[in-house]
Amino acid sequence: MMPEDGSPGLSPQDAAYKDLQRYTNADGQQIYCKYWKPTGQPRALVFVVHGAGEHCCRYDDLAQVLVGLNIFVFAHDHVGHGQSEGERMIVSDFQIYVRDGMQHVDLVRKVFPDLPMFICGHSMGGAISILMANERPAEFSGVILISPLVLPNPESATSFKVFAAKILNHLLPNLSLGCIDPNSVSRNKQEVESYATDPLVYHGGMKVCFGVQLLNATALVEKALPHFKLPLLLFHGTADKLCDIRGSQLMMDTVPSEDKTLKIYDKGFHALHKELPEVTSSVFQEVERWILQRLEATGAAPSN
Ligand SMILES: O=C1N[C@]2(CO1)C[C@H](C(=O)N1CCC(COc3ccc(F)cc3Cl)CC1)C2
Repeated sequence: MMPEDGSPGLSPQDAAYKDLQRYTNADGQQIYCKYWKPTGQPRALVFVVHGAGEHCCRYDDLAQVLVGLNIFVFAHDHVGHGQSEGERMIVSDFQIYVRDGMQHVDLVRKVFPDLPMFICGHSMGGAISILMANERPAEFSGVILISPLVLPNPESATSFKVFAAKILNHLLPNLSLGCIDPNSVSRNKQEVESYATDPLVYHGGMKVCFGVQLLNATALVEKALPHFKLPLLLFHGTADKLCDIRGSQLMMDTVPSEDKTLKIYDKGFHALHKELPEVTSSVFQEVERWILQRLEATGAAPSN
């Protein structure tokens, strides 16, 4: 029962929001936040943007690597995900994820007004990152995308299925399009197991209305690519069955950024940051090197 004074209530996991790090979005929903703070004075900021159905606590390993570089890492659970409020994996307009992302960026900017900020998005979080970077290019020093959603998977989005989804959205918006197969997330069996048993991950079917929002997102992203000028680091696996590698190739070929890198992992599945050890350690190493190079270039304080 919501308290009379309208103070924030309980998370989907029945934790009291007053005890959690959170902010209230423009629709009055509690958004769960997570911060990974370096011991010393931070030299840069990284905003991590998670993908569909998952949550920001899955980025602890990546965040620890960045904290090791004296970088302040921040993230939140998108509305309808993890410990944030909202119906599970449903959003009335994809732009809500972008709006809530910018609100969090503005909150952190108030604390660290002068630090360079990078954004790092995975999968659907990659689409959100591209749209945020295009909305406020001056805010970011660079964008890192791990298997971003740029083009829908050709099987799940044939032109007939796209047409059918748009019609179905008006008739049966809550019809399930099927679940994300945990085995398509990674070749690393421990990571597949941890995804499949994670209570904060949504394991239900993807609703037609959500699929339509994802299709809207890919259309917005494709329109944004010709205007994307920020430094870009892209990763994609050749065996990715959830987000088409051709989307990263299209981005690499289309964006006018002068500083753009695409690293392809042969036989890599979708979550390259949770893949076989040699893949994930390579991804973390590349992220580290890429950020440090760009911090030296901007003359940000050297790590001590
Ligand atoms: O570690 C991780 N990675 C995760 C899970 O856990 C994968 C998930 C994630 O964001 N996507 C994977 C699925 C994909 C489906 O795409 C569609 C489906 C129907 C449709 F009609 C149009 C589209 Cl575009 C969207 C992007 C995040």
